[in-house]
Amino acid sequence: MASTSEETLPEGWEARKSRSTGMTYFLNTHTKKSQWDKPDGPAPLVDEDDDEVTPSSVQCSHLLVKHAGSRRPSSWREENITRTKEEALEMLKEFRKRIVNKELTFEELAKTYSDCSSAKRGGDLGRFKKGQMQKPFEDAAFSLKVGQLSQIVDTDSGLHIIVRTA
Ligand SMILES: O=C(O)CN(Cc1ccccc1)C(=O)c1nc(-c2ccccc2)[nH]c1C(=O)O
Repeated sequence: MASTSEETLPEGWEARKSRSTGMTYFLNTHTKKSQWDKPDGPAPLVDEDDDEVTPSSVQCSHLLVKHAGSRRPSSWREENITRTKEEALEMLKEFRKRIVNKELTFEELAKTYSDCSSAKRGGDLGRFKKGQMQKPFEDAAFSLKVGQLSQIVDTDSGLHIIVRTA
């Protein structure tokens, strides 16, 4: 007997759970590519993005929310950051929702709430190549199309949302 989640998924898809955020994502069992959005049709046998080359560098902005487990739990906003990782996750989920709903811009939220020194630039990090950022951050940044907003990313610095700007 298939589980409920499998019954509601079209052919070729599997529901998986993100280790860092506990959020559900969907794996195309044919192309091994994963996506956050629930599929509404059978999994493609080939990946139409295959011909998109990976850029040598990207420009991104990010909003970092640090927590008590961050490698350096301190920032321009707060000398001693004591919030839990769960509280940081809930904050970022709310920020992401407001950006998606266009209630506030990424830049406005990053300027006010990001625990990174880039907050003063609306979160802008400039261009960077592979090998310069923490791996989870790099993987997320290089998987984004220009203008796309990441899901929540977990690094030693804290939790982030990232937007690719160029
Ligand atoms: O992780 C650490 O031990 C300390 N860091 C690294 C750091 C500290 C100052 C400036 C840039 C990076 C941070 O916590 C940190 N990481 C970032 C960061 C992480 C990923 C991508 C971009 C920036 N920003 C900060 C910051 O304070 O401003």
